[in-house]
Amino acid sequence: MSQENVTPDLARERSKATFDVENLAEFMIGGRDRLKRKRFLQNIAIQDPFFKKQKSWSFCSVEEQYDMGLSKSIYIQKKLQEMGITDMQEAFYYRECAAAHENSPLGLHYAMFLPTINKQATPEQKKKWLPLAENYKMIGTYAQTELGHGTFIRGLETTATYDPKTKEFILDSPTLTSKKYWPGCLGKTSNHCVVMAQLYTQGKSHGPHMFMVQIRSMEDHSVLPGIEVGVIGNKFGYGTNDNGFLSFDKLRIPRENMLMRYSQVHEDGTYVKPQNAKLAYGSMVLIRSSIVSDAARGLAQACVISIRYSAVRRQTEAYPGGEEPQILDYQTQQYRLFPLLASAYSLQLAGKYVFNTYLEVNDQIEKGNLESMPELHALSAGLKAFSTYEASAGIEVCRICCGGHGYSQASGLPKIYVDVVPGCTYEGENTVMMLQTARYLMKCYSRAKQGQKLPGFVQYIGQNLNKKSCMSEEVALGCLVMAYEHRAARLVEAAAMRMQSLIQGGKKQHEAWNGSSVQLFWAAKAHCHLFCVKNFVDAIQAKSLSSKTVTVMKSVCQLYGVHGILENLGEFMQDGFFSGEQVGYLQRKMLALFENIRPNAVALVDAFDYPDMVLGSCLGRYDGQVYQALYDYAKSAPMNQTEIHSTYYKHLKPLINPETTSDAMQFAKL
Ligand SMILES: CCC/C=C/C(=O)SCCNC(=O)CCNC(=O)[C@H](O)C(C)(C)COP(=O)([O-])OP(=O)([O-])OC[C@H]1O[C@@H](n2cnc3c(N)ncnc32)[C@H](O)[C@@H]1OP(=O)([O-])[O-]
Ligand SMILES: Cc1cc2nc3c(=O)[nH]c(=O)nc-3n(C[C@H](O)[C@H](O)[C@H](O)COP(=O)(O)OP(=O)(O)OC[C@H]3O[C@@H](n4cnc5c(N)ncnc54)[C@H](O)[C@@H]3O)c2cc1C
Repeated sequence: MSQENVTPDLARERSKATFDVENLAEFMIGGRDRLKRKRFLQNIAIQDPFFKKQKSWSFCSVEEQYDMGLSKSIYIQKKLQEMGITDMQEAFYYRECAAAHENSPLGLHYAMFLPTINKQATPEQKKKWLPLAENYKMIGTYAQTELGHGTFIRGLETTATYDPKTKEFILDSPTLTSKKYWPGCLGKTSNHCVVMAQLYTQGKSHGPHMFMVQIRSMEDHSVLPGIEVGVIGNKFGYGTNDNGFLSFDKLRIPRENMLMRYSQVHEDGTYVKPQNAKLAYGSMVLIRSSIVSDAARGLAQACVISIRYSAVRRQTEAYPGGEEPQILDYQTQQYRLFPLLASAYSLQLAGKYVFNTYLEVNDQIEKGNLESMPELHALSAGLKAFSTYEASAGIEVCRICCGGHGYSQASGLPKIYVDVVPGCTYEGENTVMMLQTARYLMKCYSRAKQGQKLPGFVQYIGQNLNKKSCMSEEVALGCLVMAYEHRAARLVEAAAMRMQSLIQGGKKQHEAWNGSSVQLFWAAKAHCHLFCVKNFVDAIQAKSLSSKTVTVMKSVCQLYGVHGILENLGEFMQDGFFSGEQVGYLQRKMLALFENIRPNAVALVDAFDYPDMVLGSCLGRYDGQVYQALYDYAKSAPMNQTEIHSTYYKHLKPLINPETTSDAMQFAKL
């Protein structure tokens, strides 16, 4: 990044760093070559006049955002083709820079439609659809959620009834609540979609299955007969994406359009069930596994913005007549921002782990070995929920830490927030996902009680709970991990005990589940938190990190662990695991860690290696020239392009001069 024009405050911050930023940046991305390649690809976007001439996203109406989103996405796609980039990670680096936090109207096509064909279609189906989809003749999405049901997939109402006479499925939306509602890129962009519908054949229902459905003409994009489709209207964010509704009026599609890799309907209507019904949920598991990194990136970017800004912003003389300190020197600012910085590192590392696990398990599934599916489901569902919640709440804190300017779109923070926060809902509502993880933990608990060996990341379950913490003034990483293990093990047991006592008291299984669900949620959250702490501790043992970097990252990791305990103290203290004295160690350690991290705070956010174009923020600029940038942003606002705004003639003039009238005044007289 260019050192030109960097403000003295930021230049001094960088010169104080005690570790090599490049060493940490290489580690976080996975090596020097990858970092170089990322920078190369992102520089292409940064230099490209096409992106430079785009109007600021924040000054666009929703329709303009969609228009801009589509034109950018198509341009990006063509550029990727021109550059011969097929690797998903490389394409991501380029896209991340070219259209940062602008949810692409083609996003569902490459994130869900293509992967679903790849994973759920037969070789013949792939041969037919993939060339068309890869070349954007077929543009598709994933249409599962309905007006009435999102979470409960088995409750979906869209039907696909097989007619052996014509060898067709009849797709139908029998009720208002059966209309598909929310799928991205559906309202105006897609001409196809994978539709999740209840399969009926030979008079029997077989649950939700996937069907390839053409909804628009590939010649002129007109909506095909038997289909009603449109956008769902404005949302909290996602202006670039045409999330849509869709319904079918007894639409007939060929039998071959059922995605038949795992389950089949023969010509005569005979149903062949899959090896495991949950294989049909594979696309959701893929996306959940990648959302953890998405959320972590959003939080990391918010930390870059708020920490750089806090190093530039000065406020309130420390003593009468004294210099105004950088707001980053206020302990309360550090208390809000440094734990989030630590959390951003932890979640990025967790994101890497879960995605690699997805790839490994997926490899096994491809070979027909489904043994690890439950673990992957529990890990990806829980971490998706934990990470999106932590990141969304954290981004909002970062925004508030920027004072008034944080509220401006110029800060870039609102755009990041509205892009990350729907991750709490899509691909499985967070509480529901936590409860899926809890379901797995309950099974593990009963297996542990029967003396069975558990897989690696749940081996702590069922451990002896009559222990005391080994925590001393020094706050060793090992003692932190032990504390998180104890808390998770205790909460898993408490949830299991509660379930058991409700059942023994005469409640039915589902009543006992609901009556224990708050405790089950706590247990799952504690489990995910433990995972993040332990994974962080393990990750910083990497050989590629220099000793100076390890020293700094050890402090960051300690802060992550210590802060998490202090924020959830009741759960760690309820059974007397920690003494009051030990809590004192932790409190003092947290404050000491703030001082420890302070000289490296800017270097630590630099190591995330986000160019200004990704941040899209006047406050988070690498050069720290925030005031000029804010002023330029204000000057560029469309409302500043005329001296007198048209509303003066419509409304103000008649108010100031009552001889003239306006619509509003007329209305008031009535
Ligand atoms: C880019 C953004 C675009 C957004 C796109 C979208 O949002 S698209 C829309 C996204 N929409 C959503 O994400 C909707 C969220 N909803 C769901 O995913 C499901 O309805 C559910 C998981 C909540 C329940 O499912 P259910 O009622 O069918 O199941 P059940 O509770 O009866 O449990 C039966 C057993 O199955 C197990 N099992 C479940 N899933 C998996 C799996 N993937 N793998 C392996 N296993 C799995 C479960 O643990 C249990 O095991 P046990 O204990 O018996 O051994
Ligand atoms: C931006 C965005 C993009 C989306 N894109 C797509 C897409 O491309 N394709 C698609 O098919 N869908 C998409 N969706 C829909 C999304 O997947 C669903 O909204 C999501 O799965 C949640 O389902 P729901 O809306 O039915 O929530 P609900 O299930 O109605 O949740 C409402 C509340 O009820 C609670 N609740 C529900 N069930 C339980 C339970 N069993 N136990 C305890 N509490 C429960 C939840 O915790 C929540 O608090 C998108 C949604 C958004 C916001």
